[in-house]
Amino acid sequence: MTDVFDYEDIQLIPNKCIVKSRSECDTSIQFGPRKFKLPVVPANMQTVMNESLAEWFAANDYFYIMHRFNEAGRKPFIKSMQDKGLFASISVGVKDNEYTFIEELKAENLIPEYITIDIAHGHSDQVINMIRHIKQHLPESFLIAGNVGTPEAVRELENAGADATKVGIGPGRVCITKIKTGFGTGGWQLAALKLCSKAARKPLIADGGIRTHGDIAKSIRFGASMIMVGSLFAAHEESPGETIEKDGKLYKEYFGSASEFQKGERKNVEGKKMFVEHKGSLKDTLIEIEQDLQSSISYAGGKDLESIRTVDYVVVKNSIFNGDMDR
Ligand SMILES: NC(=O)C1=CN([C@@H]2O[C@H](COP(=O)(O)OP(=O)(O)OC[C@H]3O[C@@H](n4cnc5c(N)ncnc54)[C@H](OP(=O)(O)O)[C@@H]3O)[C@@H](O)[C@H]2O)C=CC1
Ligand SMILES: Nc1nc2c(ncn2[C@@H]2O[C@H](COP(=O)(O)O)[C@@H](O)[C@H]2O)c(=O)[nH]1
Repeated sequence: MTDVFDYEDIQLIPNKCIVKSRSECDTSIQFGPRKFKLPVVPANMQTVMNESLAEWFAANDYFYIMHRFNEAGRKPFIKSMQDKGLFASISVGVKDNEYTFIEELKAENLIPEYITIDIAHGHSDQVINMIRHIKQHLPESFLIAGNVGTPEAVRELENAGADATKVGIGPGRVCITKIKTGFGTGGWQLAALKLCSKAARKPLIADGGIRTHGDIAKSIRFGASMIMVGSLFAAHEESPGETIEKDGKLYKEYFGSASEFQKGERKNVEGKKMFVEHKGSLKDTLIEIEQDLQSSISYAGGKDLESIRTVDYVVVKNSIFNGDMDR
């Protein structure tokens, strides 16, 4: 049995600062074939990402992953992004029609730079078969597979050909997997990431449970190359989703990809819907994340993200605050 802890249980220990200004600290990351300004990617969910945001993210050197819930829109999306000289990053599932979709992309020479296999339980033959199929037909695409929560799963998906794996089963803000099934990494996501990073030979994406900007630095410390963020990116001016007004305040909807709202039926529901207070401009949040991460790097005693990976830490069980207290 491993040590069990989560984001709120950990504090990173500062090292001597070597920069004169936090602006000297470089938050960029090479992820697959491209370099991005931040090691952070919005969740591939319908209330977090859409086509116009994808275009803005790509044009401004941020990583994005388009969701897979407008199946017919994916080919035109790839074409339109690439016609504009931007990278295409799409999601796929594992059902039979997705095999045909991959073959059609190859036949039509529509090669996305990034493909993400987006499944709740990624440690499965269905995902392994899809990894092999994609690698056979679109070997140039950088392939992310998930989600998983164990080192064995990371190893198997990497061995099948995944270029990166996504870690996180059930830690998400609108996730009810833990309650409905009793399984997952909810409540110990950071420890699960640490375990997975021992097995990983390729990049890991930490997915779910990020409640504060400091959690991004903690994810990097425990092995993530990229961090997927849902609720923190939802409910901005630019975010997709319905806006409502209540008691003079604006809120925007954020719902799970396995919620009844997404599925249109009450079958295998493992997600819920909530309204999140309107947060203003997403661009301002991205700038704040960059500044906070620059500050993290300076506390780590370095000039780039690598310096965070080796800092010491302490386990301060429940002594900061529980990020989910406002649920
Ligand atoms: N990260 C997380 O913690 C979670 C994320 N999600 C998100 O919700 C969306 C829907 O996910 P998902 O339901 O996987 O996608 P799909 O509904 O596309 O299911 C994918 C395939 O896997 C099968 N499947 C799904 N779950 C299991 C399981 N536990 N055991 C065996 N087979 C399974 C499905 O069949 P069948 O439906 O017939 O079982 C289907 O054939 C995705 O975007 C996913 O990322 C959902 C839950 C957890
Ligand atoms: N169990 C479920 N997990 C879901 C669902 N929809 C999305 N997700 C996962 O959550 C993260 C985002 O987490 P957050 O804490 O940053 O809000 C997302 O990337 C998915 O992995 C769902 O319906 N059920």
